[in-house]
Amino acid sequence: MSSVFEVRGGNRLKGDIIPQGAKNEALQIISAVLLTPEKVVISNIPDILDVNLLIELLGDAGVKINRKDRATCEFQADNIDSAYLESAEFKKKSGRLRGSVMMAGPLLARFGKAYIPKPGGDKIGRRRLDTHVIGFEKLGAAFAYDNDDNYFRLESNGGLKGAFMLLDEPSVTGTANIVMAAVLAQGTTTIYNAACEPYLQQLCKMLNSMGAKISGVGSNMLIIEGVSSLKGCSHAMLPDMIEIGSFIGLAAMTQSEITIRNAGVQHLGVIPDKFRQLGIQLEIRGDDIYIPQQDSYEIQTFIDGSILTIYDHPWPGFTPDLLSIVLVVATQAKGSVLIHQKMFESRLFFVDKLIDMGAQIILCDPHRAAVIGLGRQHKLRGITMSSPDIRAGVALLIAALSAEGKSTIHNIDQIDRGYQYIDQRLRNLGADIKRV
Ligand SMILES: CC(=O)N[C@H]1[C@@H](OP(=O)(O)OP(=O)(O)OC[C@H]2O[C@@H](n3ccc(=O)[nH]c3=O)[C@H](O)[C@@H]2O)O[C@H](CO)[C@@H](O)[C@@H]1O
Ligand SMILES: C=C(OP(=O)(O)O)C(=O)O
Repeated sequence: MSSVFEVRGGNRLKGDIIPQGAKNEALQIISAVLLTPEKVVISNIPDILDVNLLIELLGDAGVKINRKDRATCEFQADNIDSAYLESAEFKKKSGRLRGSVMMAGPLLARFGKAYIPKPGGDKIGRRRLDTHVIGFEKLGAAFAYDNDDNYFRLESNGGLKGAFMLLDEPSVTGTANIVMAAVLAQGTTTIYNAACEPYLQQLCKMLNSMGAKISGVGSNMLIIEGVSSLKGCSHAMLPDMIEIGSFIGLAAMTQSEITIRNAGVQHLGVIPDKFRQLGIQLEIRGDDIYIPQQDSYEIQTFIDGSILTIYDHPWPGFTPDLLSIVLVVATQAKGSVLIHQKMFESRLFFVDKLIDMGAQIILCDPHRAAVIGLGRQHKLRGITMSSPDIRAGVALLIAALSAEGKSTIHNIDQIDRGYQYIDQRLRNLGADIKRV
């Protein structure tokens, strides 16, 4: 696959789009197949780089993979090759995505040892693993850290034992990892300050269907009674809420009429309301989201008339993964908004490209950007740019689709990491985009 998109902006798009299965759910669910020697069938799998790489890693580690079609796969982890998990190849490959870190919880629970190479994923600031490792330690695992290689070695000689833990922060992948270790520990584990994203809710639902005993699902206190083994199951992924938010932003920015089909609307939390705060009209029709064609949209103020701030917060707050999209959409709104990215310190630097395109943005510091909407007084102009991370990449793609003239976007592997067949699906809506 080539790694450049060429986009000619200005087309109004029209039609229906179906969201892919959720990337960040898939990375948890696919790691969980390591918890049982029985068959697990997973459906609505997104066909994206990160997920395909995780499936490949599991296959390399000895999991039998039977990919029935691109969206459905049967896994059976009945013969794991533990030597591979210590190999240089595993370290290298798993370092290419963040999700690989979640193989550790299941491996530790089932085989008493695990290795966590420095995980990959977006370079959007420091991304520590303390929550994961301290959680495993509380369950009775010992860890050693190889400073040269950035490598954690975990061992639980006497088996894992349930414990109470108050997490330092509600880490999404950290909570998933600890839950997957605790389901097979002896006794009861209580995880307080747990992350509770729909991804986690889905993981717990899947684990319970495998015979785990998890209560408190959807809250920040999970209580897990350990069991001695888990059985196989079938699980279907939810629609990807980050893709859905990206499509809402795309419709508004390009003045397009789009229906997002089967959006899983009861799992979207505050996402629709955040876009409404930007003045975007959207209608929930059953499980679809209809976005009418809008010539303009006006950012709301707070009740006292002060400038709106949109910031990220652990679920059920607004996900940090949609702040770049909200930011780009605000550049063509009427009014102003302060975007405050609290969690990551390097996720807003892409705004320099939007400024080059003609947007009015003041980057106040690495965490905050003030956007003064152009109100469609003039269009953004196409430029050549490079995608720094997955969500900034899509934000730039949305900007390019709304801009005057041609844009070239390099490093689109960053987009392919999380958005399935994005060029083809956007072309179906009438976008002028090609891979060159
Ligand atoms: C593969 C995957 O699922 N990746 C997601 C996951 O990453 P991941 O699980 O790696 O992210 P974490 O939830 O651990 O934390 C993300 C960052 O936010 C900081 N932090 C976290 C919680 C908190 O209350 N305060 C705080 O500042 C952490 O220090 C870290 O820098 O969750 C992130 C936060 O939703 C998302 O951006 C990623 O897309
Ligand atoms: C930051 C993200 O992904 P990852 O954690 O895989 O880098 C994301 O999905 O927005």
